[in-house]
Amino acid sequence: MASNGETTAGKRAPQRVALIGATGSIGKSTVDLLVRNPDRFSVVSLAAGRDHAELARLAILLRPEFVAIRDESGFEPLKEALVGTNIQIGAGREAVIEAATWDADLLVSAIVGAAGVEPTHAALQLGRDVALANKECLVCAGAPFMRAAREAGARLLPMDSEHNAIAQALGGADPATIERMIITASGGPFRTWSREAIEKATVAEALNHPNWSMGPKITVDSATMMNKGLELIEAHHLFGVPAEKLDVVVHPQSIVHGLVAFADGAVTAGMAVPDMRVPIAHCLGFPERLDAPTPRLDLAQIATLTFERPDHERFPALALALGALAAGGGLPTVLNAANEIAVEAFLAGRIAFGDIARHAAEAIDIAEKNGEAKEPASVAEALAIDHNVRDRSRRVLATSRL
Ligand SMILES: NC(=O)C1=CN([C@@H]2O[C@H](COP(=O)(O)OP(=O)(O)OC[C@H]3O[C@@H](n4cnc5c(N)ncnc54)[C@H](OP(=O)(O)O)[C@@H]3O)[C@@H](O)[C@H]2O)C=CC1
Ligand SMILES: CC(=O)[C@@H](O)[C@H](O)COP(=O)(O)O
Ligand SMILES: [Mn+2]
Repeated sequence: MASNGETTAGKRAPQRVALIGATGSIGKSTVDLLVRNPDRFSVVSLAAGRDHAELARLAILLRPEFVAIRDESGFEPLKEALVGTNIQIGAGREAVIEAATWDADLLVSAIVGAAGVEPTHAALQLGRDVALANKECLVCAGAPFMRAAREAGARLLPMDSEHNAIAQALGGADPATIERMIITASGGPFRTWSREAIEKATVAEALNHPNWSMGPKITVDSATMMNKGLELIEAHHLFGVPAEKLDVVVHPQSIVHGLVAFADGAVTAGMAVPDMRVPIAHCLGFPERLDAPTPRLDLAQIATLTFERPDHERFPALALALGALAAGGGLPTVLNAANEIAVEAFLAGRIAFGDIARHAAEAIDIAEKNGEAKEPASVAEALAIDHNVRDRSRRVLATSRL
């Protein structure tokens, strides 16, 4: 193959793509774009958590070389579904890492939660380019994670919509030279609700996001606005911008996703309809542009774009995340782990909506008192803090009953 990716016959070889979190919301949107561009992409590996039936369907559609299922009980049904193919199959934690590090040009990292840290980090260490949807990687292990990418010469392409918009709005400018970086928040389903009503919101109400169709964990994070807090921490690490230069503005239409303000007063913004296939297409095509079948933005039809300041009283999770970002050290790791377990408990009907932020605040207090919140020096140290907090949160919330 020639150095520009073209074969000696002049035709460009398909880009080899590994996709972890294939059965989820980002995974399916990614697959939608990949199957529309069969000459451009070849899917070489897939990984998922538990949904062996959907993983098998995707494997038959995409014909990867390797598929991995985290839940070991999914191995036999997956094997049965793929009889007659030459697709290799693995199950368990190591198999997911194998899928992430499979020989590929690009890894799309779309597992939800800190479960994505190990496989994504393993790929970065090999110098693999990574399109990063999973924001928890950077909240749990930001500094060592970014260091691994730098040291291995791996490129991190931001797939989260706000960060992708900002990467585009930067237009090649050095983030160190900018005045402010602003991410927008839809405000979620409870943007106009009273604090008392938010406190008692049901699972169905929290899952009713006004603009985006996403997996359950991030949808609940949007409702608490923890998602925006996690995204500020994500932006801090991705772009190397200090907390004081980062801001959130509530924008209920989710058309403007991220903005960059420069020293001369100019502001550039990344805009698009709220459809994740826009940032996914940007990452897959980069540095070129893919044709994506997304609805086009028609500003005259939308007519009104509005902006508000976030309300930290009604959305204490945002204030909590801002505090963790400012304090640094291991606090973002603690916050992320406690939030994941609290969201799990809320979705299982064991705690109230208002308990999510309360539990995360308590976890931070305990970690500070116990001296457990020191800066993780490595991804392994970050994961040790994560596991410790997770275990404690599970114990604390196990006995909760509404
Ligand atoms: N959805 C969106 O629009 C956006 C999502 N993101 C981020 O992208 C990530 C994915 O979100 P989303 O697609 O909504 O989430 P989903 O819940 O829809 O999908 C999660 C995926 O992760 C897999 N998974 C879960 N646990 C494991 C594990 N231990 N090992 C391997 N695979 C696992 C699931 O597999 P299975 O279903 O088979 O169990 C599924 O494929 C999150 O970090 C989210 O914050 C960022 C911006 C927008
Ligand atoms: C699509 C995406 O990037 C999500 O993170 C989205 O931003 C969630 O919506 P909120 O703005 O309500 O958190
Ligand atoms: Mn986002």
